[in-house]
Amino acid sequence: MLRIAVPNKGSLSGPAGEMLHEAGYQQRKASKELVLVDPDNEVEFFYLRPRDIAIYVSSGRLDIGITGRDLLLDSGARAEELLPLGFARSTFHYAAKPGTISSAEDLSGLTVATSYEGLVAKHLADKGIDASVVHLDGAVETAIELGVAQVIADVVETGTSLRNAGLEVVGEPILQSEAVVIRRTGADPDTPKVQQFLRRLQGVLVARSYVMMDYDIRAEHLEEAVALTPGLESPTISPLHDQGWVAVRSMVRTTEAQRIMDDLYELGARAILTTGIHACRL
Ligand SMILES: Nc1ncnc2c1ncn2[C@@H]1O[C@H](COP(=O)(O)OP(=O)(O)OP(=O)(O)O)[C@@H](O)[C@H]1O
Ligand SMILES: O=P(O)(O)OC[C@H]1O[C@H](OP(=O)(O)OP(=O)(O)O)[C@H](O)[C@@H]1O
Ligand SMILES: [Mg+2]
Repeated sequence: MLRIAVPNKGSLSGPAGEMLHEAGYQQRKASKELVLVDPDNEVEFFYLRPRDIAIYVSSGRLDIGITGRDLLLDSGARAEELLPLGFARSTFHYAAKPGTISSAEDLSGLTVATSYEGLVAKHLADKGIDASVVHLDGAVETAIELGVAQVIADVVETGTSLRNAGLEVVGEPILQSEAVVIRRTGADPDTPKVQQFLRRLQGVLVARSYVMMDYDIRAEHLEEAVALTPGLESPTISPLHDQGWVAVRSMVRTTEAQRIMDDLYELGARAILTTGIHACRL
């Protein structure tokens, strides 16, 4: 049985469960379930606090886990990224009252409040900045108003929380984060069960970001059309009963599909269709 750590709460939990479900795994029905065995797929899911996942995985008790890159680095655990998953995207920033600080170098002698003490302490040490760090569990934006710190370091997504607290980001981002699959540093990279798990998730990522496009085009315009829809490997070309026409089938990025359909139409393509991809293995 492959033993997998999954976030049980917070921003990572819902999207991680959805992705695993799309990849064909059973998922828990109630948010209080802590362990779920999926015998058909020979995996066991452990629903753990996102912050603890890297620690469990680094201990070797669990084979792999889903967590945030920022949480992985903050933990300092001996675990490494295998696959970025594209959700819970955020940026980690210093922030302060407007006009007080203009760069990370100005933090010297100040106090930084954060839930990511490990990450911040390392960033300050790497830059040779001598600042104090105070750990808070959450809602750190309020720490400046209440006088606990002059600066915070926190996750920023839309920036709404910072704006509402009358704060602005300071300096360059410390880190770009997203959900990632992790395993213990130095674990065997070729375990077939782990490879199969990663292929399934990669299949979900591709299915989410590509559509299948079909169209008919006169043979003399085929090369120009194929240049617009080169596909991942190479498009499938089939003859049509009507002499001089061919049918083309190719995967295109969902975000580019409408523009490509416009360009194909201009080129003389007709019966241009896109269909969603439910699942795939590349
Ligand atoms: N508003 C957000 N948008 C995108 N990602 C976020 C957001 N808030 C937190 N994250 C990401 O979620 C992970 C944090 O997990 P955590 O469970 O602490 O999330 P949370 O939503 O802050 O939960 P909690 O309710 O415990 O504060 C990190 O990887 C972080 O970058
Ligand atoms: O830029 P935004 O879109 O506003 O998102 C960022 C906010 O979201 C998270 O807070 P959360 O709701 O998890 O509360 P917490 O601070 O208590 O963790 C994070 O800690 C920021 O406060
Ligand atoms: Mg939070």
